[in-house]
Amino acid sequence: MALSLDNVSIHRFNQPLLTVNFSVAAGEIVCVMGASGAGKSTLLDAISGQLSQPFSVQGDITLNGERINDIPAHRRNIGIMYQDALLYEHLTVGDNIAFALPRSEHHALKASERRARIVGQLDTVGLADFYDRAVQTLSGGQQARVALLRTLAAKPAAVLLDEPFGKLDNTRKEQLRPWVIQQLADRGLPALMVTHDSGDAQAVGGRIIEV
Ligand SMILES: Nc1ncnc2c1ncn2[C@@H]1O[C@H](COP(=O)(O)OP(=O)(O)OP(=O)(O)O)[C@@H](O)[C@H]1O
Repeated sequence: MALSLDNVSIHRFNQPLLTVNFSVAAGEIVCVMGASGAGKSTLLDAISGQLSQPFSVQGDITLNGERINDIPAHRRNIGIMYQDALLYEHLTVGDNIAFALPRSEHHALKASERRARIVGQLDTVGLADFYDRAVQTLSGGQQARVALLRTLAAKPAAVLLDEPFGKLDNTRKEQLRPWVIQQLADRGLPALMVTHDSGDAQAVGGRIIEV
């Protein structure tokens, strides 16, 4: 599995904003760094299919050999994790994850099996007892872990992370980084991480794309 960007250029009001050329292999995490306003978040929007006026994109965005430029966002199968975890505040922790399961899996499992599977996933991040907790009662680090579990529950073909640790203090950040890196590596997914933090890039230890 791989994500490729071939001569991908993004325009804003028909003026060039950035051009990139790179691929992310299965299990690889590539960091995207650059000045504020350089277009990093816009690049992620282009990949996930959420680009809107005044932006436009040219070139080829390919996921596992398929050009996805013209595929609507909800069918691209790309997982996104933002710095604002954007969990559904009216749902419990467990229901946030259950909601993200692919439809086929959601229907194939009895409610009790679904719950057991999600509790198992929560257990891997030390949150086994949190299924029924309201998400507002979680700390920032706990919310970030739930957010990544939710992103991965959807079985994405690639993952985009936009400043995933931006809201965390240094201690939490340092606890969470290796876990996130391991989760992505374990699943063999191509991942792109936008970050301002050279500590993130160091922890990932892979290629850095400057925009
Ligand atoms: N809706 C919009 N209309 C016009 N210009 C926009 C719009 N949204 C963003 N921009 C501009 O497009 C450029 C790229 O924005 P983007 O958010 O992608 O930058 P970034 O590199 O992610 O920045 P940061 O590191 O500060 O988050 C910026 O100059 C921004 O001001």
